[in-house]
Amino acid sequence: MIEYRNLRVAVLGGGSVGSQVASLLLEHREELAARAGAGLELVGVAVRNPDAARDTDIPRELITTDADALILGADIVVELIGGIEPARTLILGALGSGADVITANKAVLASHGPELFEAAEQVGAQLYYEAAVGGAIPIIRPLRDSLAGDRVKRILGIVNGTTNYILDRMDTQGDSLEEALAEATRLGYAEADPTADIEGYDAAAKAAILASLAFHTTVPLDAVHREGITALTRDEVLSAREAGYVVKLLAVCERIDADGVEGVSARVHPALVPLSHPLAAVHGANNAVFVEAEAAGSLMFYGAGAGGVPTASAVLGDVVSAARRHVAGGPGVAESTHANLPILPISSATTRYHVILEVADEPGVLATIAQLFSEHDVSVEAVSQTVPDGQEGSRPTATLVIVTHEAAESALAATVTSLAASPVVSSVVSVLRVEG
Ligand SMILES: NC(=O)c1ccc[n+]([C@@H]2O[C@H](COP(=O)([O-])OP(=O)(O)OC[C@H]3O[C@@H](n4cnc5c(N)ncnc54)[C@H](O)[C@@H]3O)[C@@H](O)[C@H]2O)c1
Ligand SMILES: N[C@@H](CCO)C(=O)O
Ligand code: NA
Repeated sequence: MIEYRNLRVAVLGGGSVGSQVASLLLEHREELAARAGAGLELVGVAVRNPDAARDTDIPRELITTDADALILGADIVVELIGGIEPARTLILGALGSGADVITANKAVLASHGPELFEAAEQVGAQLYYEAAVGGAIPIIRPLRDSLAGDRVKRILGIVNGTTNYILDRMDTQGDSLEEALAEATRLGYAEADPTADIEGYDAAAKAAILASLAFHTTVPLDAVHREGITALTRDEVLSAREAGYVVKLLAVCERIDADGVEGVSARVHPALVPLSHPLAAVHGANNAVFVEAEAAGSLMFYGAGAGGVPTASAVLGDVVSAARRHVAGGPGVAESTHANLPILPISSATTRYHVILEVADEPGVLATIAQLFSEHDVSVEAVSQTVPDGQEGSRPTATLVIVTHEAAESALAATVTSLAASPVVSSVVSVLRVEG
C-alpha cells in the first residue's frame, strides 16, 4: 500500500453543497488520495447549527461551530457558507495562514475578488473557484488555462439555474413565476435569498467573474449592467416563441470597440435567443456558457449549473488540484489582469431588439413609426402586424412587432422614448434584446 503524505481539509458550511462535499470526501477517500498524490483528511465541518437537518450524514465528531479554530492547521479550506461575511473574513484568515482556499461563492469573489487574490499571492497560496460559475460545468479552468493562448471575443452565458428553470417552466408548462420559483427553491437551486436569482444579482456576479477571466481585466460587480426577470410576463414569453425565439436570462460579456477604444462590456438581462441557437436548447436548471474566441471559434460548455451534488463535483476537482499543488510545491498562479481594458457602459453596447407596440390602426401609422426608428438611426429588419377581432370603441388598435438590425443601446433608448410620446402609440408593450 502506498503511503501518502496527509493533507488536512476543513469544510466551512454544511448546507446543500457543503454536506455533499464532506460526504464525498469521506466516501471516496482512497480514490481521491490516489489522484491527488496525498491523503485528504476531512478534519471538520464548521456549521452554524450542529443540530440542523442535513442532506447527508456527517459524523457528529467532525461537526463544529468554531470555524476559526478549524482553519488553524488546515492545508486546504473549502468555503461553502456563501454571502459576504463571515465568508470573506474566513477566506482571508485561511489564506493568511498559508492554506489554499476553495470557494463556490461568486458573491464574495465578484465583490472582493482583488482583495482575496492579492491575499493569496502575498503568501504564495491559491484560491480556486470552479464551482462559483456554472456549478459542475468546467468553465473557470477552460477560460484560465485552455483558452489562455487565444483571444476571447464574447461570452453568452446562461449562468443562473433558478431563472432558467423558471423561464423554462413559464415557456413549456405555463407556470407563473411564483410557482416555478417555489419548486426551484425546494430542489436546492435557489440562493438563500432568491432575490439574488430572480433580480439577476447572482448572474451579474458570475458575469463579473467570467469577464475578468476572459479579458484579463478586473471587472467590478458594479460595472455589470443588471436586469432581472421579475418584469417579464408570460405573454412576452409566448409571443417570443411565436416569433421563433425563447427568452433566457443571459450574461453577455464582450470585447467592444467604442469610437476606436477597445473595452469590455458586461451585462445581464432577459434576451430573446433564436430557437436555432444552441443556448435555446438549455432547459431546466442547466447552465451553458457559449464562448466565441478568435482562433477557437465557438465553444459551448453545458451541464448542471446548480444543485448540491453536481456543485460538489466541481469543488472536489478543485480540492484535488490544490492537493496536487501542495505535493508539487511552489507558489500558486496569480490571476491574470494584465490587459486592464476600460469597462464600457451599457450605452456603448450594440445589439438587435424585439419591440412590441400597441398602436392606432389608422392610415399613416406605420410610416410615422418607421420614421421614428429612422430618425434615431435604428434600422428595422422585420415588422409584423396583428389586428384583434371584434374591437369595440371609436379607435381600433393593432399590435406591431418590430425586430431591428443591430443598433446602439443609446439609439434604441432614444427611439423608445419617442415612441412612448407619439400620439399614434397607445403603449410600448415590450422591449427585449435579441442575442445569438
Ligand atoms: N446550491 C447550489 O446549487 C450552488 C451552486 C453553485 C454554487 N453555490 C454556492 O455554494 C455556496 C453554498 O451554497 P449552499 O447552496 O450550500 O448554501 P446553503 O444555504 O445550503 O448552506 C450554507 C451553510 O452555511 C452555514 N453557515 C452560515 N453561516 C455560517 C457560519 N458563520 N459558520 C459556519 N457555517 C455557517 C449555514 O447554516 C448553511 O448550512 C454559496 O456560495 C452558493 O452561492 C451553490
Ligand atoms: N442559485 C444559483 C446556484 C448556482 O450558483 C443558481 O440558481 O444558479
Ligand atoms: Na463551474
